Amino acid sequence: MSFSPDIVERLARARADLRMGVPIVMTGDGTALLVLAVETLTPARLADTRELGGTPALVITSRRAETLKARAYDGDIARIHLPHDADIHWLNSVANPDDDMRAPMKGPLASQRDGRADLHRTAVRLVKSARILPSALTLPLENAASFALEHGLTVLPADLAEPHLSSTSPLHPVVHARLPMSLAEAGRLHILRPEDGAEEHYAIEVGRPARDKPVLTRLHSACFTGDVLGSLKCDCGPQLHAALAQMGTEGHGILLYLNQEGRGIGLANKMRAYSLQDQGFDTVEANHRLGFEDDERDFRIGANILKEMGFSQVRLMTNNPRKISMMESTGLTVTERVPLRVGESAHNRAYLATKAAKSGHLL
Ligand SMILES: Nc1nc2c(ncn2[C@@H]2O[C@H](COP(=O)(O)OP(=O)(O)OP(=O)(O)O)[C@@H](O)[C@H]2O)c(=O)[nH]1
Ligand SMILES: [Zn+2]
Repeated sequence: MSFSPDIVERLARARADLRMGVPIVMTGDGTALLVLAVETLTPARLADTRELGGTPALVITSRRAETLKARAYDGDIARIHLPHDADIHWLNSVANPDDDMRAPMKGPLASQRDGRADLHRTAVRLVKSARILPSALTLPLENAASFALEHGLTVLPADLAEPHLSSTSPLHPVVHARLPMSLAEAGRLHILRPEDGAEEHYAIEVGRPARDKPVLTRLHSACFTGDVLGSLKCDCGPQLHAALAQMGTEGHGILLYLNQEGRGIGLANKMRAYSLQDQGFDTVEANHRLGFEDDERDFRIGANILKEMGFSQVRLMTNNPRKISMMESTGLTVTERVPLRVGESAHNRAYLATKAAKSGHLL
């Protein structure tokens, strides 16, 4: 029978559960963990987790641990013993840098290494992939299968889930239709849907570019604040419009609008980063304080869409050398880099300087 969800579908469920605050059960290495996302944890669920007995561990990324000066590293994660008197506010203050400046000390953060590092690592990676704060409360479980059944919880075998956390889900065309735009009248919008239940991505085809020639291409990452609201803090809106305008003038092009808001951390986390930037941290420092890497985007998505549409050579509109190297590593040929320097303002001068200094952008 094909009714049961497969591992990719279970992963999608697990992400949705964690975003809502519902715990999941993760199995592996002959053991099992109850996993709760700190951002969506409620006092009732924290109390019930304690009631189960055993030793809960708070798992954060090593980026967040560096900020907290918590010496509890195991490679890219850190595991912290949950103090007996720790309440929901304490857990939040470890996960969320919001009040780091006001209250930098969270008390002594004791390490808790109990041999489940691989499961803990998968747990925090899963929470991160749900675009919430990358921090998980975990508790070893006995009789995990019956516990999950009793409480209706999603069970996720970590070893099966792990490869899907680092791979790109196949995308399939859903529909396309004509869309005349002020900057590029001969437009057509294609919707692409991934198999893993994550966000859809869009391809805007201008004209009918030849599939056997280099196509003028823009890989644009969603920026609600810049693209829609005209934010002056970044250069995204002007880049989007300049790319479409050039495609309109040349008569052909492909603009991929990838729903990777905030370099892949989601809009809520990007706003947390903006709040930290108002405290004086730059883009990269703000991401690290939240527990993220500099850039969490997966550019392979863009390459896959281009191949799916039949292209193999691109003239890429970007200032980001990582986009070029990624395209080439997936077998697409970048015949030319078309610089896209627009939208500099007094508000984004520091942002652009950080892009050049820390992210290697060619500005
Ligand atoms: N995390 C985070 N993301 C940001 C910030 N400002 C803009 N973004 C996001 O950054 C993405 C755009 O990336 P950029 O680094 O501006 O440019 P790029 O795509 O790497 O390079 P170009 O092709 O040259 O534009 C969008 O998803 C924005 O939402 C910020 O301060 N923090
Ligand atoms: Zn932006």
